[in-house]
Amino acid sequence: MLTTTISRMQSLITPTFLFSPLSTKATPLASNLLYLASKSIFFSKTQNPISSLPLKPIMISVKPSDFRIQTRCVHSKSSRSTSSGEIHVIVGPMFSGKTTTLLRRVQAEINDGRNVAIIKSNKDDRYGLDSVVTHDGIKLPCCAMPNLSSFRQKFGQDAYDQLDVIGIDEAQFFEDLYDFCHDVADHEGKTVIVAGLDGDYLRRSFGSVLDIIPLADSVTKLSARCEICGKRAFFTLRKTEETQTELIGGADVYMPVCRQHYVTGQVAVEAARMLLESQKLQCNSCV
Ligand SMILES: Nc1ncnc2c1ncn2[C@@H]1O[C@H](COP(=O)(O)OP(=O)(O)O)[C@@H](O)[C@H]1O
Ligand SMILES: Cc1cn([C@H]2C[C@H](O)[C@@H](COP(=O)(O)O)O2)c(=O)[nH]c1=O
Ligand SMILES: [Zn+2]
Repeated sequence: MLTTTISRMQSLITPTFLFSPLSTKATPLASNLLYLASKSIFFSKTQNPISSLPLKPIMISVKPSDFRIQTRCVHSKSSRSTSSGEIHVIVGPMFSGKTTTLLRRVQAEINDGRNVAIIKSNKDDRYGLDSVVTHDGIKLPCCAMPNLSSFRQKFGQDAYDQLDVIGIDEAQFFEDLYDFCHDVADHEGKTVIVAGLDGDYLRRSFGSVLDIIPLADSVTKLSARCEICGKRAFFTLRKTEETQTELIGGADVYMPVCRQHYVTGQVAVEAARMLLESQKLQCNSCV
């Protein structure tokens, strides 16, 4: 069942799903497909519930000559004009299911007939830039952006105006998160669903994620399983000696841990780091 779901989800970003129901044939240009995958991320209501994804990007029409796109949502029950915006924040350590939860909520919005787009930071290129991917391999098309303020222009004003819901993954990497959420929810009446790390590997506030909590309608803090003892894990331990705040990586670099194993783990990593440093110093003095 899971394998079927994942393989169905994976087929989402293959060219077959990027063919336009409005045009009689698909564009043969790979560049068009890439453009579509990263630029025109509308989803329609699907017949299937979340348990049997996929979501289906719809109504994308490409003119290969000028790369312009038209988007239309047949199922749209847009409520932008009648309702105010909302902000929902999903936080937790790595591997706690933030992206999974974001995709589930996006699916629920689609089932409700709303137009949705997903944005992620282009800093996280682990799985390519045209999809949001969970640690379980479930993925959906997205726009990868250096910042949020340029999303409207990249997406296209007309398409942007039709959006009811914007999902943001890896929110800790967006410096303009606060202003974007503020504008979109307060002034444009859209719903923003934000997923990101509340803390970095040293448990310091990460980016602007905590700053938007006073703006939020709801905040969900998720936990993972401690990789050492299996208890609930609220923290992310970095297993390597690198000290920069931003360091893209997965299970090769990070592990979710409980409080006890965060503390003991940090001591071990710090000891290893000091040992490495002293060995480097010895090496340098030999030369
Ligand atoms: N140490 C781990 N390494 C790889 N995958 C993990 C690990 N721990 C949990 N997972 C899987 O990752 C899933 C959560 O993935 P995801 O939604 O991408 O989390 P997040 O966005 O919070 O990092 C869990 O349901 C679990 O199956
Ligand atoms: C703790 C921590 C994480 N990161 C990076 C590592 C990953 O690329 C992302 C988090 O991904 P996920 O969807 O939450 O699994 O952030 C970092 O740069 N610095 C850190 O301290
Ligand atoms: Zn533990």
